[in-house]
Amino acid sequence: MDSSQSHQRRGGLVSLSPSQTPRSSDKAVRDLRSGESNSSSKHDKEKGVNVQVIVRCRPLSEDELRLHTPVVVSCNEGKREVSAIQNIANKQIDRTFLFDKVFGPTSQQKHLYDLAVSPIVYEVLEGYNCTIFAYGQTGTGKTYTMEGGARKKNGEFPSDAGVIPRAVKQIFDILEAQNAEYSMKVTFLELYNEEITDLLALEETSKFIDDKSKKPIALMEDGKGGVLRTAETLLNKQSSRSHSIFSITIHIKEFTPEGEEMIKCGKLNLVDLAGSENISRSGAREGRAREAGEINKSLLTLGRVINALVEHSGHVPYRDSKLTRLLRDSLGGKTKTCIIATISPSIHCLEETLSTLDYAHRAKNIKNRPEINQKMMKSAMIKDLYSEIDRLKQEVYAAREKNGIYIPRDRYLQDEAEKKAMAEKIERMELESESKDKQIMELQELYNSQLLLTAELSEKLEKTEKKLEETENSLFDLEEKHRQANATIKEKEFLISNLLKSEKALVERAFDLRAELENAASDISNLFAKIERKDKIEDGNRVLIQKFQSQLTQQLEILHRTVATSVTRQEQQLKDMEEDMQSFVSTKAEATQELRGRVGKLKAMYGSGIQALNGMAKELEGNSRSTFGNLNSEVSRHSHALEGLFEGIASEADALLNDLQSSLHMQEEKLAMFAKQQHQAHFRAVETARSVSKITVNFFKTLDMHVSNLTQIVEEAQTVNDQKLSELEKKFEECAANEERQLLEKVAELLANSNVRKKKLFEQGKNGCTTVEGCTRVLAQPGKGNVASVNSIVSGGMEANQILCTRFSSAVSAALEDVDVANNDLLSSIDYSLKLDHDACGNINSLISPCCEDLRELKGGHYHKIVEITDNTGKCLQDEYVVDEPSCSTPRKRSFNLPSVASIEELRTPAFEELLKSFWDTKYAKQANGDIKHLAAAYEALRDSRVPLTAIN
Ligand SMILES: Nc1ncnc2c1ncn2[C@@H]1O[C@H](COP(=O)(O)OP(=O)(O)OP(=O)(O)O)[C@@H](O)[C@H]1O
Repeated sequence: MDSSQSHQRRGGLVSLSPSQTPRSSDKAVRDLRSGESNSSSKHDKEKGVNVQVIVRCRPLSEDELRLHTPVVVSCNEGKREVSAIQNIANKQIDRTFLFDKVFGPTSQQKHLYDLAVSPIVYEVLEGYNCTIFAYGQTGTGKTYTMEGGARKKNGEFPSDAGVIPRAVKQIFDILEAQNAEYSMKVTFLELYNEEITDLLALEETSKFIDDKSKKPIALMEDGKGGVLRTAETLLNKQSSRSHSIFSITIHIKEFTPEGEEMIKCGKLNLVDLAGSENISRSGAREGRAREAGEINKSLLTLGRVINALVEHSGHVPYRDSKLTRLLRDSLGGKTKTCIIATISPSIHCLEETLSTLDYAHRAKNIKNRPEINQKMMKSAMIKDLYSEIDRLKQEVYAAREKNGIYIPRDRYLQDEAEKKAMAEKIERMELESESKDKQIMELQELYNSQLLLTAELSEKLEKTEKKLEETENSLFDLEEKHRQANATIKEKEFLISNLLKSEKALVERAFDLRAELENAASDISNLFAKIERKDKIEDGNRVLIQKFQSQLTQQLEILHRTVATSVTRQEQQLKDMEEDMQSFVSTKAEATQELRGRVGKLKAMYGSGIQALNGMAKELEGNSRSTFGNLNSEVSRHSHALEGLFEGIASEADALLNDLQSSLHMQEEKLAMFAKQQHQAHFRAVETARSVSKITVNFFKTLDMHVSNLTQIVEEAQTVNDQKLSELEKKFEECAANEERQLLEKVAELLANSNVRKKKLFEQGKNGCTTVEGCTRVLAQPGKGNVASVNSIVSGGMEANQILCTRFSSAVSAALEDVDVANNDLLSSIDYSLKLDHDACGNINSLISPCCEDLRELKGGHYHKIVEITDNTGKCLQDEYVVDEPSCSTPRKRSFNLPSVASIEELRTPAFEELLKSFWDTKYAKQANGDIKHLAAAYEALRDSRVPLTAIN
């Protein structure tokens, strides 16, 4: 039915060496592909190769551009992706498809050819059968892709030439370049309404086949002397509804290594399918049911075949359409297949575009098992050809000679009908046989796979046996291990039992702990309750503190009042003390006056004693004068020495008396001075006490808190006073003792001197009598008669002297007795004075002690000032207090500093009270339990504004 045009290289079959087997111009690529195909052909055969699917999107046509038709398709050649933008219910949905290759609107024919078709041509030349389908909606560029846009001009190859001319050219180029011996057969069929038309057939022949007029096929020479046969493309009005199949079959002569000629065969089918939209709608209108149906038949069958192949269903309906019958081998057979799906970017074609993309994407899953065509021995081929020629010759001969069989037309028609029925039957049977063959093949494959499986199984069995052996060994080992493990298990069981015991114990412990925990929890809850209570107590404490604060204020006020009262009492007491001191001083002055009187008396007494002595001495003088006058009258001439002697005695007695008098005078002065000193000392003591009282008063006036200072000062004053008094007492005693001693010594000395002098005088008097005797003797010498009278005078004198001496001694002893009495009086008066002093001291003590008591009472309850630091001016810089808390059984001491606080009044400022209040409210105060030290620090911070209160907290 189809005619074919074949070409053999001029010069007939030329022998080629093996090295001259066809080589491509692009050797590397071809070698690679060849290598790939050699190594992978077996693999391809076994596992199958997917149909390669390429998508090509055409650019917008001029009309579409003019109408600004929106583009809804985008191509990413690098990622091999095509995305179609769809708007469903105002929602934009992108659908992206992945393919083996993607060519966008700007892709050129050459680019597509080089990348997608050229490798296939190489494979055809390797001996594969390859098919390229162009599938897509009408007007998307199937024909443009397969055939191209323009004609060849002046032998030049146009840039928009399609796949067919480029493939033919490439094949010729390669074979010519290789100087190969080959033959090429080309067929170009059109399938329209399930009827095949040979587009290359001569008009007469085609007339026989079909009524349609066909244009003659022109034979054109290519540039290298080969014949490129091209047909006028019969792009009729039905082109969109017809399928065209351009087939190139190439036979290439090769040599085996043994030098035997072999024929290698490859076939390339280039199929331009009808518009895919025809599947659904194209021909179904306007009474063109058959056309549409037939077109649909081929396309639908193609779709079903693809589905069957993709889904691996048992029956593939190749025979349901002529297209699928013709291209059967290209779909799921031994052929390498490529589908070029063409699409339009226009929004108007979106539905068809998506359908095409779905279809093409589905076709990607078709698997072929490409096989290189068996190379035929040249002799066998020649034989086949000869037998073909013979058959054809016989047919020609029978036709020429008309020696065939002639039968009536009806019979012929009947035979034809039978023949047709037979043919259909045969076809059915063929189909059945084909399916059977396929089943057999499948069974064979199953058998083969079973064989393989068996081999694998036996191999596995062998391995398993080996493994079994190993397993037995390992089992033995395992048994051993098992035994050991049993022992270990027993040990572990023992351990476990122990563990269980301990666990039990632990559980018990846990229970205990739990109970404890529960207790603890209850404790905690109790604690929480306590904390709550504590909070309440703290609140109460806060209230108490506030109360305490107010009480403190009251206490301070009371203290202030107490101090004020104490001060007045002190003042009163000091006044009393002063009065007492004054009375003491006056008493002392009286005592001193009395002492003075006594001393005066003593003086008078001494004076009278001395006068008595003087009188006695005068009497003695008179006596002596009378005696010695008598004696002088007697011994007038000899009495000058005696007279002088008496004068000397008188002068000495005068001097002695004068000495005694001056000594008494001095003693009197000293006593007066002593009394004065004592008075001054007492006055000073009074002054000191007064100043102390003044200081105390001032102190109490200025600083209530410094009462203790007064105590100290008073104590100091007391000590000083005591010391001074004791010193005074001591001094007084010493002075008195000294004076007394000196006085006594002086008196004793005077008396002794007086006695000595008297004795001396007496002795001298006696000696004078001797002298008188001597004088008498001297006088007697001239007048011996007077000696007796002198002697009598002298003895008279001596007797008188004796009397005088006796009288003098009695006077002296009387004087000494008087002195003793006076001394005793003096001592008693001194004792009295001392007693008065003691009484005065006692009075002072009695006056001071209540004051001290008051002070102690004052200080005992609350504050002890323990340190006071003052500056040069006496200003208080820092005080430290110790606070007794009378409420505590053991008084707790707290110390705090109140820098530069002059008085409690100064401390009790509103700011300080505010601070105090806020301080009590702070957390820190709770922690510090109201430590006044921190209070003071807080006060200091507040005052200096250096540290914020929170920092102290
Ligand atoms: N890639 C392309 N580049 C430039 N123009 C193109 C391209 N593809 C198609 N065209 C143009 O689009 C028009 C329609 O193309 P074509 O006839 O090849 O479509 P078709 O799919 O074969 O249609 P039908 O199914 O009706 O035969 C032509 O004018 C063609 O030149």
